[in-house]
This record gives sequence, structure tokens and C-alpha cells, in this order.
Amino acid sequence: MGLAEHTDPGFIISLIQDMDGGLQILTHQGQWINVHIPPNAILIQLGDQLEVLTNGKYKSHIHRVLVGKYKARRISIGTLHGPSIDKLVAPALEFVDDTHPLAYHGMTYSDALEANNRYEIEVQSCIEQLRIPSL
Ligand SMILES: O=C(O)CCC(=O)C(=O)O
Ligand SMILES: [Fe+2]
Repeated sequence: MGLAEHTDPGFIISLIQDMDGGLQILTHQGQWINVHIPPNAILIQLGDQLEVLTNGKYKSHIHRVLVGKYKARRISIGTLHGPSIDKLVAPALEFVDDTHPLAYHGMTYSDALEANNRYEIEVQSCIEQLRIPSL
């Protein structure tokens, strides 16, 4: 295992890699699918704060990395693009209405990173704590 399943913090995450393979995304149907990033391409992923801001319209997907035989030489650079560290991120009013009730608590980006254990990537993100159970 290269990286246990997790979601990423931030609005968007850019990912560049020196080789194809390893990254897997969990589909809504619960199946792991392999992600193929073409050479010289940048993969853009969606992060937890975008899911909260859009009240769940855009999802921060669960992903993991399996390295197998490539363990020694796989290079992957992920960059988090998020709000200002002290910004409170809560669902924007445009995404909340009668058919889409408020689904997340707000939290500052700083507190969210802290709840994620800040520098540890192999932990579940705090997005589960932010979800408001539907009635
Ligand atoms: O190495 C990868 O393919 C993904 C890395 C990742 O998920 C992360 O850094 O959060
Ligand atoms: Fe990740």
C-alpha cells in the first residue's frame, strides 16, 4: 500500500507524476478504479473545502495509492490549493435551498487541517465530522 484511502483538504489539488499507475478512486458504486494520467498531464482533484462550499454538489472523492512493484521509484507531487488559512468555509447560500438543505457545518480551513492531523496524509479527513445527517 502506498497511501491509505483518504480525501484531500483544500478546494482543488493538482497532481503530477513521473509514471502512470498507482492512484485509485472509489466510485459512488463502491468500486476502486485505476486512474491513468497521460504523460505531462496535470490531474485536478476536488478537495473537502469545495465539497463543503458547494453543499455537497461537488464531491471530494475517496482515493488511495497502491504502489506494488514500483515502490522505489514512483514520484508524485500533489499541491493543495485552498482558501486563506483563517477563512471560515461553510456552504454558500447559492447551494442551499428547500431541495438541498444545509448539509455541512462550517469550519475554518486552519481548524479543518488541524482536525486532519495537519501534516499526516494517512488519516481520514475531517469531512465526516462536518456532515449534517439528513432528516
Ligand atoms: O500519489 C498519488 O497518486 C496521490 C497522492 C495523494 O493522494 C495525496 O498526496 O494526497
Ligand atoms: Fe490524496
